[in-house]
Amino acid sequence: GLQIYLATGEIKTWAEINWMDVAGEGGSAVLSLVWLIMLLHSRPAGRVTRLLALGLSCVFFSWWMDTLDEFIHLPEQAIWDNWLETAPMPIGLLLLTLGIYHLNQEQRAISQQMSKREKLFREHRLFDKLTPLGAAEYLRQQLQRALAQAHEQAQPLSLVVVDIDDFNAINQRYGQAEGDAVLQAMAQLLLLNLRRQDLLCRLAGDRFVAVLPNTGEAQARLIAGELQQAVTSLAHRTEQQGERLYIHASTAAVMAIDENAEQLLKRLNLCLAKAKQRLPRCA
Ligand SMILES: Nc1nc2c(ncn2[C@@H]2O[C@H](COP(=O)(O)OP(=O)(O)OP(=O)(O)O)[C@@H](O)[C@H]2O)c(=O)[nH]1
Repeated sequence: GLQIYLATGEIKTWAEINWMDVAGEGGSAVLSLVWLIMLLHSRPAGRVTRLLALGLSCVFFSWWMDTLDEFIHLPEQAIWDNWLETAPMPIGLLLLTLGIYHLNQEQRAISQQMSKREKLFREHRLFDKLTPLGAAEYLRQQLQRALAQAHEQAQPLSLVVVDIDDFNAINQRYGQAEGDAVLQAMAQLLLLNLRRQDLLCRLAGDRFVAVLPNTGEAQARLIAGELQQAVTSLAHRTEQQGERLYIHASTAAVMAIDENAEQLLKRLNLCLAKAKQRLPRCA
C-alpha cells in the first residue's frame, strides 16, 4: 500500500497534514496491529485464529491506507485509493464476526469439558496422583460399601493384593521417575487383567488391591495367579536406555468372613507378608 501511494502520489507538506486525523486513523491502525500480534501470540493455530487474524489484518490494512492519505497527496483522478481504504474494512469485519462466532463455539466446548473435569476432580478427590486408581482411603470406603452389599445379598467377596518384589531396587537403580513409570504400567496392566465389576486401588507405594465382588476364595486365588503371571510377562522398557525390566510380584487372596474393611485389609496384608517370606532374598 505504501509503495503504491508513493509511486502515484506526492508527499504532503507539514502544514497540509491534519494531525487530528493522523491521531485518529493512525492510532486505530496501531491498535489493530497490536491486537493482531497479541492474538497470534496467545492462540494456538487453527480455524478460529486464522479467521480472527485475517479479519484484523483487513481492518489494519484499511486504517493504514486511511492514515497514509494523510501524508501522501494522490491525484484527483485516482479512485482506486477509495477501494483500498474502504473495501478491506467490511471484509475484515465479516471475517472477525465469523471468527468470534467460532470462538464462542470453541469456548462453549471448553467450558463443557472443564465442568466435566471439575466433576471428575470433585468426585475423585480420593484418587491417586500417579495412577488413575483410587488411593487407600477410597479403597477403605468402597470396601466397606462392598462388604455391606455382599452381606445384604449373601454373596461372597474377596480381595487380591499384588505387591512388586524389590521395587525399591528399581527406584535405586533407574531413579524415581522410572519407578513411577513402572507403577503406571502396572496399574494399566492389572486393570486390563481384571473384570468389569472388580475395583482396583493403589493401597500404598507398590501395593495394589483389587476388590472382587461375587467371588469366592478359590476364584480369587485363580485371579491372583493370573495377575502374577501378567506382571511377570510385562515387557517394561526403561525410558532412558530402553533396557527391559523384569518385574515380579507377590500376590495374596482372601475371602471376607464376618469382618470389617480394616480387619479384612489387615488379614490380606498378613497373607502377603507370608508370601513375601517365601521369596528368595539376594541380601
Ligand atoms: N517411584 C516411586 N516409588 C515409590 C512410590 N511410593 C513408594 N515408593 C517406594 O516404593 C518402595 C517400597 O519399598 P518396600 O516397601 O521395601 O517394597 P519392596 O522394595 O518392593 O520390597 P518387598 O515388597 O519386600 O519386595 C520404597 O522405596 C518407596 O520409596 C511412588 O509413588 N513412586
